[in-house]
Amino acid sequence: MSAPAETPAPAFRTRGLTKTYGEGEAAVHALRGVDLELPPGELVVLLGASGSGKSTLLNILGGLDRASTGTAHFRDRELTAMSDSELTLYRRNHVGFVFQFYNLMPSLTAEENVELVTEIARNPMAPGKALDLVGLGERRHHFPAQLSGGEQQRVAIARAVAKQPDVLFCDEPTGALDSTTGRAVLKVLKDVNEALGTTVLMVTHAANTAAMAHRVIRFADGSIRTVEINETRLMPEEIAW
Ligand SMILES: Nc1ncnc2c1ncn2[C@@H]1O[C@H](COP(=O)(O)OP(=O)(O)OP(=O)(O)O)[C@@H](O)[C@H]1O
Repeated sequence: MSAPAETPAPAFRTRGLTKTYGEGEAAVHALRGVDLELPPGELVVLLGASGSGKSTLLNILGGLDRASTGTAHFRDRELTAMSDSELTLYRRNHVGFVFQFYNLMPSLTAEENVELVTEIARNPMAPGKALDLVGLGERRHHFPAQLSGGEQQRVAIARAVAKQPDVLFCDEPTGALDSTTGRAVLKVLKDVNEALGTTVLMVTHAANTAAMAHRVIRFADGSIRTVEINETRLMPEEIAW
């Protein structure tokens, strides 16, 4: 007899999550009560108009910002109850970030940029292996100025992935890239999700990107409007731009 299928514990769970910036008449309600459950190992795309709260949610789940009210858990650990030093350890040990702008050190090679992270990580992969994973193993000795925008973003992804995080948070990772280069970066994110089982949460304005996700969350005005699960997914190279 086969064992009953178990529902995996969620990677993230939020209840009534709010975030207000400022006070009184100047208050901005960036999140207005977000209830969310995300299983581990998925590639999730967050869509929504500018200012709808996507980055705010990403930053709270990534331990970069704090909620105003409500709870957020990573696995069984409550992020919203952590001290600053606990959040620092959470970010260091569990989380990788990729932003629109690559934030590479211009005076360091691709490999040295990745090493900056692996030197302080708990369970890093070799920097060369991380660069191989993003297809840049042969360019490891190049400086950022000698790489295209898409290649620099792939170095940034290698840097985020090299510490073998459980979760990769990506905020507009293709925002500064042309369509061909953007697709190549999306393919790298999909490869990371599949090869390493890393949960990937990606905020984007590129709505077509939703077709490659397992799950698509649409935001409006600080709340989740819809959550869809894709029965079939497109390959990044099939995505219209
Ligand atoms: N540090 C801050 N101080 C004050 N207001 C902020 C701050 N960060 C975000 N906001 C406001 O909170 C709201 C939500 O912002 P957020 O960046 O989460 O939206 P977004 O959906 O990610 O937008 P975009 O797609 O433009 O990045 C916006 O009105 C924004 O101006």
